[in-house]
Amino acid sequence: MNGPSIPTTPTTPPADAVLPERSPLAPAPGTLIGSHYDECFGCGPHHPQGLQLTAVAGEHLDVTARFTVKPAHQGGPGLAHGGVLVSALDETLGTLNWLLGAPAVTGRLETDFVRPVPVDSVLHIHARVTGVHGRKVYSAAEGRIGGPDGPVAIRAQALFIQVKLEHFTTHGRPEDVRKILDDPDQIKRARAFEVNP
Ligand SMILES: CCCCCCCCCCCCCC(=O)SCCNC(=O)CCNC(=O)[C@H](O)C(C)(C)COP(=O)(O)OP(=O)(O)OC[C@H]1O[C@@H](n2cnc3c(N)ncnc32)[C@H](O)[C@@H]1OP(=O)(O)O
Repeated sequence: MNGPSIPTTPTTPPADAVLPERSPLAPAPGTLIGSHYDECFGCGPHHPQGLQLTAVAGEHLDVTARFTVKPAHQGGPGLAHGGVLVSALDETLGTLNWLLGAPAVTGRLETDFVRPVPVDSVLHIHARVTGVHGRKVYSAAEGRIGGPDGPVAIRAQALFIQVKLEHFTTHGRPEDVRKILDDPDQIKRARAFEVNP
């Protein structure tokens, strides 16, 4: 009798997925991709307990990002909480959608924790789009410690689903949505709703 079959993971792009060109709106390679929303736990620069993650656009459909693990991010003593590391990869993978020029939210995120990450470490993350199929964006990321070429500490594969602006205005807490819609800074307004804060 054969053993149990191993299902193809839903984060693996199907054979007819494509790798599109970068969007004309994509930030130039080497450019810092700014925070999409000041209050974002992942990238908001003033969020006191947030990750304050910074990401830079790559040459292709890829980004690099850095996240410094702070004492507020501990799980075990002196070690990063696994869920916080997942958040850092989720945020970086989400940033890939700037390169495609279409808002998207995480549908599925699969993670392998390969080695523990001490507080004060810098997690060097590289993420890339692995395929696009209709509204589905497939991507993968890895986070290394000790430098951009250091050992891999965490890996992830994800499936993002492209959504319309209404996704955010319909589901967000009304006072937060209103605050952004009333912000006179149009750029801030547009960016906040391009992703799910
Ligand atoms: C301009 C760009 C800006 C970018 C800025 C980046 C900044 C970075 C910030 C990032 C911050 C970090 C990012 C965050 O943290 S985003 C926050 C976390 N994510 C969410 O809150 C999303 C919650 N979920 C939903 O809203 C809906 O379920 C969505 C919108 C995802 C789909 O509901 P919708 O009604 O719209 O679509 P559908 O149900 O017809 O599905 C469509 C297709 O997708 C397939 N499917 C769906 N779900 C899954 C699943 N779980 N596994 C496998 N497959 C799944 C489904 O089978 C179907 O396939 P097919 O039948 O077509 O083959």
